[in-house]
Amino acid sequence: MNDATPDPLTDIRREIDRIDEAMHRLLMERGAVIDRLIAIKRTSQTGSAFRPGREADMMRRIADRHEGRLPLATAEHLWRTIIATFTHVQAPFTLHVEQGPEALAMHDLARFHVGFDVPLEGHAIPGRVVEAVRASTGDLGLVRLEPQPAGAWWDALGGEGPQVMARLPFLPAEGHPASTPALVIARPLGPGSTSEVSVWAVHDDGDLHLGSKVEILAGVTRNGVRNRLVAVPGAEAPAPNALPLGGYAQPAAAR
Ligand SMILES: O=C(O)C(=O)C[C@]1(C(=O)O)C=C[C@@H](O)C=C1
Repeated sequence: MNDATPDPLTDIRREIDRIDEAMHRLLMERGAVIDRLIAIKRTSQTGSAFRPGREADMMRRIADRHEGRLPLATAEHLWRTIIATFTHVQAPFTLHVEQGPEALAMHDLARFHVGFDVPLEGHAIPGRVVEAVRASTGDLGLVRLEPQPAGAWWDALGGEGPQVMARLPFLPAEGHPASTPALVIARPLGPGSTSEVSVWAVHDDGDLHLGSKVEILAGVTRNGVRNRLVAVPGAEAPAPNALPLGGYAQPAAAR
């Protein structure tokens, strides 16, 4: 090939460089916009910049427009990393991760969602995650959704303390690289943080029938008392004695 012959590979690489530069410049521009957001959001009031409802809208839009060769999970991971990094830029936080029997999968789940700028702290049991979030100003927690755990860790949620804020995976798909079911917990995030699905603790002696819309996330029975962590669309209590423990945006249907 002499100098006059166009080289298609060079042309394509030039195109890739143009796209990479545009993406990098846009990310830097995003950083400048976040600087303006910090000034108006007053995150210092709650200690956390995390807004799970907003993130759910953003992830849904990514999933809706996604097409082509790039796997959706890669786009999801890139944006989760961008969003978590900018959350951390606004107000530094640690992600407390339950690392019991599925420690490696939980570590993957955490890194998939927050990248590497957010520090992780591992805890052997879910109760320790809840304690660590309670003792912090704006830390988040990640607890694996085990249907029959050793103890009712959710008893420590609710009130002014940590609550359920998000459910993972949010964009489930066959072969997804971070598909361990888990709940994200945080201390209350202030007004305006409504959720599509509410989460409750329901105690009964074994014969309470919950409606068909109620999903049992986990349950423990001790001394004849059944203690179930349940989720229900909307905000209405699933049973008269149900205790509110937060809520989350409805994850997408599996692709
Ligand atoms: O929209 C906000 O409130 C933001 O703080 C911005 C942003 C983002 O980077 O897009 C970061 C954190 C929130 O969880 C949601 C979104």
